[in-house]
This record gives sequence, structure tokens and C-alpha cells, in this order.
Amino acid sequence: DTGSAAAVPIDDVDIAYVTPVTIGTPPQTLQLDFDTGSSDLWVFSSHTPASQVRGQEIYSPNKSSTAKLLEGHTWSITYGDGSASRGNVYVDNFTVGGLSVAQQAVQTAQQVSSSFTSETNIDGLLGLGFSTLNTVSPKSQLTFFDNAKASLDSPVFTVDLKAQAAGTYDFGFIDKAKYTGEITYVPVNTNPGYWTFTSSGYAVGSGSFSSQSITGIADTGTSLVYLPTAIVTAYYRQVSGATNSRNYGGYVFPCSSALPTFTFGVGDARFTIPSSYISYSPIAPGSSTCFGGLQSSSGLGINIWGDVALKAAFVVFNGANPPTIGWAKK
Ligand SMILES: O=C(NC1CCCCC1)N[C@H]1[C@H](O)[C@@H](N2CCCCC2)[C@@H]2OC[C@H]1O2
Repeated sequence: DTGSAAAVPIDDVDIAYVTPVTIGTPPQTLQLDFDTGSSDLWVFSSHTPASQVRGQEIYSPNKSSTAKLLEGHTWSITYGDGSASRGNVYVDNFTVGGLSVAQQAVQTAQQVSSSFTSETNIDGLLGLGFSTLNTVSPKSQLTFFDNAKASLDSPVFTVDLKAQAAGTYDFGFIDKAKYTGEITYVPVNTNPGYWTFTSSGYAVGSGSFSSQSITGIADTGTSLVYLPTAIVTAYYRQVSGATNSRNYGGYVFPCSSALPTFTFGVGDARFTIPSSYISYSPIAPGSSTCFGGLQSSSGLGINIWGDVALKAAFVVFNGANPPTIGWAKK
């Protein structure tokens, strides 16, 4: 089996991407944020209080003839940005881009935090991290990828995110038309459950490449890139008027400032993030102060290669044993 579905930016700065999925019988279509940084599949649902729903599509298990309540199971998750949700669990038929899983655990939200309520284009999340991170209790559940893996032609999924355009999530195959040159594969550390790999270094603009190990996670559910402070300060030293603003919670700069590119290494390969991806967004609509797409990871305890980096590559998440991650130009 294979599957292929679109990854569509939800706004004009690519804060997140959503992918259509169908749940139940007859099929109910929701737009989910595919998140390699977590492993819960949760949806806005008929169990979500109306006061917390602002236009999102909902999943109603009682309208699905194939839905079954997973008795006595609950879930609760808090993400790195402080957003959170919790609820109960059903199993039902679940399809992504033509790829179906019969008994997928679908976590129905009984409570979502305000940032989810206000993100009206996201109807829930589909975790693509390792199932060890799943929060369902008393028995943790498998991700869609783990459930589908055995029936896939190849135990992989690929991520092709684009700036202000629809990209794709492919399952079970590697589409040669989506990348150029070779794919560079590096090992993945599955502890505690992220797609953790080690980059081989970085360069700012046309500067020299600094070879150093940068261990971090490939996270489609995070908008920006978060790296060690030394690297980030080296970058913004090249940006006139840049400052690390406590007020705005990170590096900001005059939108008119020239930005260098940022290059990161994977093995011997080099990937360059265009300046336009790092001039992430005005701090408020129409403002001449812009927020950077590259920020410090010092408060996080983990480095994160989010969408700003993933957009610059074609990435293979190889779920074989042992798992690896592959990066290619496109
Ligand atoms: O919390 C993180 N990442 C952290 C960011 C700060 C530094 C540590 C990692 N990712 C979340 C993301 O922000 C959420 N958000 C919802 C609203 C639209 C934008 C996406 C979405 O829900 C869970 C996941 O995806």
C-alpha cells in the first residue's frame, strides 16, 4: 500500500500545515496538522464544548457506524508552546490520501486550550513521532504510521513542505520526482520518541562552514528553527538592527534589513534556508518590525528543525529497524 496527501499552509506565514483525512462510516473529512514532534492523533469532536469550537470541523463518533469507544481510556497532552488538549478515545476507520487503517485510535477532545480554539484552520493533530510518546492511558495507542507500516510497500513516510504552496506527505514510497541529487541518511535516536538526528554544522550567509554536531529533532509541528544561542547570535550579528527582544519573545529586526541565508549540514550534504524563510513575519500586521524564523533553543533543552528548515528540503522518515532520516535537495 501507499498514500499521498497534500500539506497546505494554513496562513500567509506558513505557521502550520494541514492535511485532509477521513474518519468513520460514512467518511467525515477533517484537516489535521501532521506533527512529527508528537504521537497523539486527536480531533475536535462532538465531545468538544461549543464554547471552544470556532469553525473547526468536528468528528462525531455517534454518526459513524464503525466507531467504537475505547472504554476507560483517556488522554491529555501539553505541547512545547504551552497549548494543550485532553479527552477520550474511539477506534474507527481512518484514511489519509488513499491509505486506510481499520482500527485507528482517534482521540476525541473534551477540552482544548485557547490557542487551538483560535486556530480555526486546524481540526486536530496527527502525531508522526514514535508511539512511545502517545499519552493514552491505561493502554497507549499506536500512531497512524505505526498501524499502517506493515502494509506499506516500504516502511517510510516523506515530507515535502513548501513556502506558501501545497506540498505533500507520502506514505510507503519515495517519489524521485520530488527531489534532486542523492538522499543523505543519518541515524535517528528514538529516545524519548522524537525523530532526533545530528546535523554536521552550519554556515551564516556566504561565511565559512562551521563543522560541529548539532543534535535536534525534525518537527513538522513546529513553525520555526530553534538552535543553540551561539549559532543564533552569530546569525543575527549579520542583520542590522536585530535584537533579542524579551517583549516579543525572540530575535526581531527591521523588516527592511537584509538577511543572510542559513546553511545546515546533514553528513556531507548542505541545505540552505533562503533569507525569505527567516524573515518570518511582522510582529503584528503591517508592522515594520519582523520576527525571525531562526530563534534560540536555550530555554527548550532541545534543538528543533521546524518548518522553516523542512521547507528547504525533501525529508524521508524511515521507519525501518533501525529508523533513519534522509535529507535531499529539491
Ligand atoms: O509546541 C510546539 N512546538 C514548540 C514551539 C516552541 C518551542 C518548542 C516546541 N508545536 C505545537 C504547535 O506550536 C501548535 N500550533 C497550533 C497553532 C498553529 C501553529 C501550531 C500545534 O499543536 C502542537 C504543535 O503543533
